[in-house]
Amino acid sequence: MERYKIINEVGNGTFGNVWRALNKQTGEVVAIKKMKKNYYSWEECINLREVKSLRKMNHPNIVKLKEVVRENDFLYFVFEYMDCNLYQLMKDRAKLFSESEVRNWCFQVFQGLAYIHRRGYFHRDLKPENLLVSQDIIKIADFGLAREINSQPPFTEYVSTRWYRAPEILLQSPIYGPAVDMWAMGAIMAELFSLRPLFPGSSEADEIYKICSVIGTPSKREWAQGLQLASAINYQFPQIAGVDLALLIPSASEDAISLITSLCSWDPCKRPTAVDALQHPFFQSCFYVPPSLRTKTAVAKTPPAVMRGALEQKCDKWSFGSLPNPKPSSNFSTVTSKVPINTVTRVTGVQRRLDMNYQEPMGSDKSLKGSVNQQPKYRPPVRNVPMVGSGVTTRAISDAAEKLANVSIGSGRGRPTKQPVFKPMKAGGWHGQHDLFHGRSQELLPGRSYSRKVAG
Ligand SMILES: Nc1ncnc2c1ncn2[C@@H]1O[C@H](COP(=O)(O)OP(=O)(O)OP(=O)(O)O)[C@@H](O)[C@H]1O
Repeated sequence: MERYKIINEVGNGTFGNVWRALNKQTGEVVAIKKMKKNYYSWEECINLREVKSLRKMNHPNIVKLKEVVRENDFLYFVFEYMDCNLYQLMKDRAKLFSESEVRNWCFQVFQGLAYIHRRGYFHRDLKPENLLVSQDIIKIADFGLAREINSQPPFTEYVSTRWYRAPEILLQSPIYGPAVDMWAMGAIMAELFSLRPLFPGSSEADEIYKICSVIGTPSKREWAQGLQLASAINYQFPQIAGVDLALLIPSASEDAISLITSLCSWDPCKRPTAVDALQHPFFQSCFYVPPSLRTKTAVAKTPPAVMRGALEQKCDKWSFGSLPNPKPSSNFSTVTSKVPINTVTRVTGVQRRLDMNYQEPMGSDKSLKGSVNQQPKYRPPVRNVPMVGSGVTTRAISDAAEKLANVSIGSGRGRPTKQPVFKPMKAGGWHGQHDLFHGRSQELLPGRSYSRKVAG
């Protein structure tokens, strides 16, 4: 790591501290994330979700992981540097963002998500802190919780940050998928318009309460499976009518409200995919969705047998398995070029480094050593807004059912007395694997009635 000169700290997440640094050889400014946990073997490092998923991603709206270095039992990720995160942009703002600013950011994030989902991953911890911005460009960061779509459920070892956590996760569904990212995007989009979180729950039970207060209690017709999930954990939804989103977010246009409403559908099957979202009228003025992405919307794969059964979701538009071949189809109208893959590992004394300049093709779980291959390179659509593109948190949800079951919330009962403040708050995340959890304390932001550290 002596090749880098540290400039200043830019972030302190649950898993690592992030610094702005200068590559002394190239003059390039980078972001270095030093993981808080020690890593005693290289194998441990390359098996990390953040490494396994990010090394397969090459998209303008996903933060680029440049290299991974293990030195003196510490693990460092070197990323391209981004100016700030979306939460930082929102927190001190008095003036609302314009609709076109929100549209341009969301369009880029959906492009990144369409790419991630199509490559067989979902992020699982989208929140404003994990969306990094440099000028007009926004990129998805922090793939610590990213999950392969075709990995075997049940997914119990972690969940996303509470305020952006999808109801199926809150209700302990052992099966969930990319639709959780779409829920999070609905909440983030609403927050971008109003500069306040849409569902700022102070506990898991309060989170569901907050959701019901906004979108109304789900009926059997709306989300039969959700009612089953709730009854499986002895949870009773509070009976609330919900509110008119247009009144709650008066600065958003009808199209924006329509998109937020469909993203924040109780039933994951009713949420649009990222590709669907890109084609929503809200993005009418955004020019281009690659045809290959558009056609993939209709692709339905049979979920693995383990995903069927009691909790079967007839959710054809969501592909539960990774697509066998990520190669863009020939009707991909932007030019695709091939880049050589040359993932390199090397040992230099105490240092072992994984260079990320080249990536291995999706779906390959080959050893990192000396793999040489070719991969179609993603080219962004031609549009007048530059596009670019990463984060994740975890928590064991072992006691959540108990918590929810014990907190029966009827209207007016159990509701926190504090009202949400009309200011953005910093969301924290749960990192339930205790060996990874470093006990960041609750941070109470001055003058705000809620902590944005929303563990639990
Ligand atoms: N590439 C980058 N460029 C600039 N800042 C970054 C970059 N990556 C991360 N940061 C900053 O550091 C913060 C923490 O990074 P990150 O989310 O990766 O860490 P973490 O430990 O996984 O956090 P979390 O608690 O959200 O899980 C981000 O919110 C962001 O402000």
